[in-house]
Amino acid sequence: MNTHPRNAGTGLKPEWFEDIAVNRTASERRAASLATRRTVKKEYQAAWLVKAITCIDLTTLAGDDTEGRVKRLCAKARRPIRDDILEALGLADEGITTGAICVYPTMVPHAVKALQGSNIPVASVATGFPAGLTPLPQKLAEIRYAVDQGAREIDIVITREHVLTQNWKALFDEISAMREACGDAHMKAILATGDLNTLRNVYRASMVAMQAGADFIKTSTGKEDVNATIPVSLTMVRALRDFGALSGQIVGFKPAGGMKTAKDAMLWLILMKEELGLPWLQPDLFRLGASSMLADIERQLEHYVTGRYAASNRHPLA
Ligand SMILES: O=C[C@H](O)COP(=O)(O)O
Repeated sequence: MNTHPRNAGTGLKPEWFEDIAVNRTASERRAASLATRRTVKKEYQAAWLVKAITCIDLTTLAGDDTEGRVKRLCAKARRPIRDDILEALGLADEGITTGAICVYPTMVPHAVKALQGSNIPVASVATGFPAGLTPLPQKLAEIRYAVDQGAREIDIVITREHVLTQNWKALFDEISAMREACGDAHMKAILATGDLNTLRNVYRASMVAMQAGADFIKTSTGKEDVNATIPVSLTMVRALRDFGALSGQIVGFKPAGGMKTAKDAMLWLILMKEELGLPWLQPDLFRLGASSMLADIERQLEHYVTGRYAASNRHPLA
């Protein structure tokens, strides 16, 4: 996936985040202005939506997941846009796929099998997803299991208690151990920001995760009461930018959870472009974690091509 060096981490440096204040009102104002700053029309919008598809971690994380469901999802990842729409867009030969598939550890072998012959990576959640309250040795074993089964990306969850009690050393040590267990697999650190109470905590947890070597920071599991929001994402990308300036390391960003529409996708793409610039509009540095956003994007692309909206049951998956 990545074309640049991985984040090597920096060691724990509380001085980079302890005195930081995040102004919630200003973050909310900036978040609201993003939606109005840039309107992207017609062919540009279609191009941005195709870009969004290439950045989706197409996800299924349900208790009733089966090999059959994972196979269907993988087929959609290989061919996320219907052939006739793709042809009308002039993209038939571009090999458009989603950024990755994201599943539970026991579903990894099914996904690897279904994606054989493609270059679509399988991402696995691990470490007692979603609550992250299993003992550390079992969390690390779960990472190793998923990697052994062929996962090339691991989405870990942090222990929220370490953030809520400001125990940065415990948080750093935990994430560093997870990073080591990942080996060559890229690690996304899920902060579960809906559980962290303040934007200041979100900033601090982002910094610690990056200092511990996270290749991506990710907002949410999709299972918290509040998942990806723009003010939280803004706080995280600002931390990411500050970390880059202080360390020279490059880290990716993954909003996840509750994003369902093409409009959501556009909003997050605009956020990335405005805050971080074009390199963060590529799948090696940006992913949209979503189980049910692709259908609306495909529907909007069909509308662009035909001038009509299809019934949503014509785009039944994802
Ligand atoms: O990591 C991805 C999320 O779990 C997906 O959440 P969602 O089902 O709300 O799209």
